Amino acid sequence: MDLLRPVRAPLTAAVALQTLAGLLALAPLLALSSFTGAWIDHEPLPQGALVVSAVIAVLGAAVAAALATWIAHRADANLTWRIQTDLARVVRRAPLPTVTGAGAARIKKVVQDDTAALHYLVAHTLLDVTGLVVTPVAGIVALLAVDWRLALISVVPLVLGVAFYLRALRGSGAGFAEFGRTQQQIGAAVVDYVHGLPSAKVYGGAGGARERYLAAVNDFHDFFRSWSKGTSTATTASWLVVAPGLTAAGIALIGGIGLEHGWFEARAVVAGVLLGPAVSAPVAVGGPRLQAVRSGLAAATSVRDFLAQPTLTWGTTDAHGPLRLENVTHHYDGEHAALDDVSFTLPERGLVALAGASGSGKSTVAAMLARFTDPDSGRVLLGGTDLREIGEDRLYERVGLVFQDTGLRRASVIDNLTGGRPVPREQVVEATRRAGVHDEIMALPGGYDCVLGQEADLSGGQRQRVCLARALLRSPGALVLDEALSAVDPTTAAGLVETLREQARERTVLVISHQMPVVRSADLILVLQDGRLAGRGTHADLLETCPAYRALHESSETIAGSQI
Ligand SMILES: Nc1ncnc2c1ncn2[C@@H]1O[C@H](COP(=O)(O)OP(=O)(O)OP(=O)(O)O)[C@@H](O)[C@H]1O
Repeated sequence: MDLLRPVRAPLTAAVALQTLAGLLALAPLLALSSFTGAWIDHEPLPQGALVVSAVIAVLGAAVAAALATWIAHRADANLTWRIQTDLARVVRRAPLPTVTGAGAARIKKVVQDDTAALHYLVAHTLLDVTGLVVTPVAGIVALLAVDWRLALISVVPLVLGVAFYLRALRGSGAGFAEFGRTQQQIGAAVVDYVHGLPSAKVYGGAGGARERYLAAVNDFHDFFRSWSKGTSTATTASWLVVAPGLTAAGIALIGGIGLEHGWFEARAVVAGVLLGPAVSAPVAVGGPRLQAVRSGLAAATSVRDFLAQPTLTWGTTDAHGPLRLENVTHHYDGEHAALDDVSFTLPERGLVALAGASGSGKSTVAAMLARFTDPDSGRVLLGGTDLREIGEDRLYERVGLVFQDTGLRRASVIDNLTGGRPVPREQVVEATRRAGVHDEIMALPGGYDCVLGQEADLSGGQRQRVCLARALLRSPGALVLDEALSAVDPTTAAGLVETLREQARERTVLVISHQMPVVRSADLILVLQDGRLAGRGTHADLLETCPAYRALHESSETIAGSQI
């Protein structure tokens, strides 16, 4: 497996050391067996050297096991660092739609769950499994050297334990799948229930969410009861037959009978009683370890697939000039076109509005202009240069973006505004004044040094205006605002539209908005309908020529009328 290749050598060394530890750990049992055998047979007791060797072997086993653990943990630390670094690189360079929204759940799984499963595999499970294999094999070999029949007897609990375990596992694939399904069902139902709590408090009831949550819990309870009922007998039997005390007692009983009939020597029976339990006892913990191996290997595949996904590569050139979409088609799901052969050029100056019903593709246009993802076909150009050829930093110096979901960090206001760059305070204040948020920042504890989310928090509208100030500060050639004033009150929004008009004297300002007063005030309006460009022109032109725009206008009038 490619992912584990860099740590294969240290892991091989760790497994070798763990094998040595497993072998050395049997030395005291062998020494004890030798002493007892000699004592029973009235032979001279073994020399003290045997005791010393056994003690040295025990110490050696401890040192070898400690070394193996240290090497495996070091390998794990290196591997985790490498994987996390690669994951950060891929997440940073992946097309945004694959890592936000539904994609975020996959990232959480890969970054958190899969790397944790890999950690257990590399740092713990591999050595545990080595011990589980080495001890029984060494025990059987040692017993074979003493008496092959006792070796065979000691294998019986092992075989029975494995057989019962396999029986418990029979059909477990479906069981584990159902376990996962019912757990996910509970997760989804509890999230739905908790999200609905505020409206449940106000309006009463929870729209059936509480019932769905309880039904999911009961569903899991019923499934788990019947699953565990079907497997518990076999699982308990598999643990019972390999219990060390039971194995030792069984071998002692058969050995005793054999002694009477002269089948075995007394020292062989002693060896069987001492070593037999070591042969079968590991079965009791073998199942969970094998499960951990399976999860670890599945996690490695999942991480490898994630790292292999295509990422955006950036060019190195710079470009100036108008932004243009040229025959852009884009699908998120491979079937439904979010944008379908869309072409337009934004003027280098002026306020442009992008209008359209929900789902018509407006945010996808913003994502294209910001190069959050590349089109399936067609090109996005800045001054005639494909965005794929432009350096990443260069592009974001030329194109500024403000979103509805602001993405402010848990940092001071000033750091959020400047991204940590040294920017003269006057420039910052000028930008925040233009965005109409300076006074509110000054009212925060610590003003511009106030750490957001820690010392104070901003309202949705204030956050959006801080983001607008952040974009204004960069003074880009084009400014794209995607529902960026949605949380701002109407009076402030009207003031901000004036600011945007002012900005539009020097640059393109593209406003994506559902608010018709904002759209109407634009110099140029582009209308999207089902991913296609349905019209372009001024408000008056479009009312005449574009049915999709007329429908938007009429529905906004109806809503305004119903609010009076
Ligand atoms: N990350 C995504 N994964 C899958 N489909 C998506 C994703 N983002 C958008 N879509 C789909 O693409 C189409 C266009 O979506 P887009 O967000 O661009 O529309 P919009 O006009 O901005 O909508 P709204 O006004 O509601 O924000 C819709 O059908 C939407 O469901």
